[in-house]
Amino acid sequence: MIVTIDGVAASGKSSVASGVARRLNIPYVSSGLLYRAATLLALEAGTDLGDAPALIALLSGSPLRLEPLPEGNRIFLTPVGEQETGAERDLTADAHTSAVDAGVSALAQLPELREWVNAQLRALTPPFVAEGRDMGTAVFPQAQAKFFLTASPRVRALRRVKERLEDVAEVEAALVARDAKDKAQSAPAADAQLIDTSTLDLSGVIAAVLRGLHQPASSDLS
Ligand SMILES: Nc1ncnc2c1ncn2[C@@H]1O[C@H](COP(=O)(O)OP(=O)(O)O)[C@@H](O)[C@H]1O
Ligand SMILES: Nc1ccn([C@@H]2O[C@H](COP(=O)(O)OP(=O)(O)O)[C@@H](O)[C@H]2O)c(=O)n1
Repeated sequence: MIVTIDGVAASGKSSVASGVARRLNIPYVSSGLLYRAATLLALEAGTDLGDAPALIALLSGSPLRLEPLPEGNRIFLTPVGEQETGAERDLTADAHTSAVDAGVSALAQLPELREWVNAQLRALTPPFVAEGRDMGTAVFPQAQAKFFLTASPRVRALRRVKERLEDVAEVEAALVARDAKDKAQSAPAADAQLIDTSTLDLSGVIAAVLRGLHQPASSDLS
């Protein structure tokens, strides 16, 4: 079984995917973490975020390993020269900075980079919950159940500043700007169930998704 949870930035995708995955006792997969890790490596290497051949060359020499645990995804890099020792660097925290937020959409609009991410996702063995922007459309159109989460920009910004001590108005503006840059890959699947999470708490959204696993597609669960 594949369940997809797509949605706008900070709408609750990873928290909801984790909660649903734990209830179903299956892993969840954060596609955004692959885009984020690629962006982090490019920023650290000084590689242009619009230069697809240079980015693919960088990533080919930087083996990444996504750990899709139900309680939270982590991503690891085997640094150059450490292939023998197996020593890995955990990139997860560094992949969630404002610098990565600001750069990731440029890299994510490159078809070559989307194919690099999608090939890794399609190689995973079901069952799992996959979350991102285009899980129910481009990557897993065959998924058994699809959800699309939204929430107002202010609600999303207020949630995010609880994780990172930043200014609410600035965070809101950055989220709206990132939604605009991600628009091309962020259309809900025609058979996705839409959930507006603005007035729901996390357990309410998870319950709505679990109910929706048994609903016909395209119903509004909010
Ligand atoms: N329905 C909700 N009510 C309150 N807080 C939520 C809700 N959904 C998510 N959150 C919180 O909002 C923040 C962003 O959620 P996250 O799952 O990281 O979103 P996304 O993966 O879409 O970026 C997290 O701190 C999370 O705990
Ligand atoms: N399936 C996906 C997932 C992420 N992304 C890109 O990766 C970025 C980070 O995704 P994310 O899901 O970690 O971001 P948040 O919504 O958690 O802030 C997005 O802003 C998109 O640019 C994408 O293009 N397609």
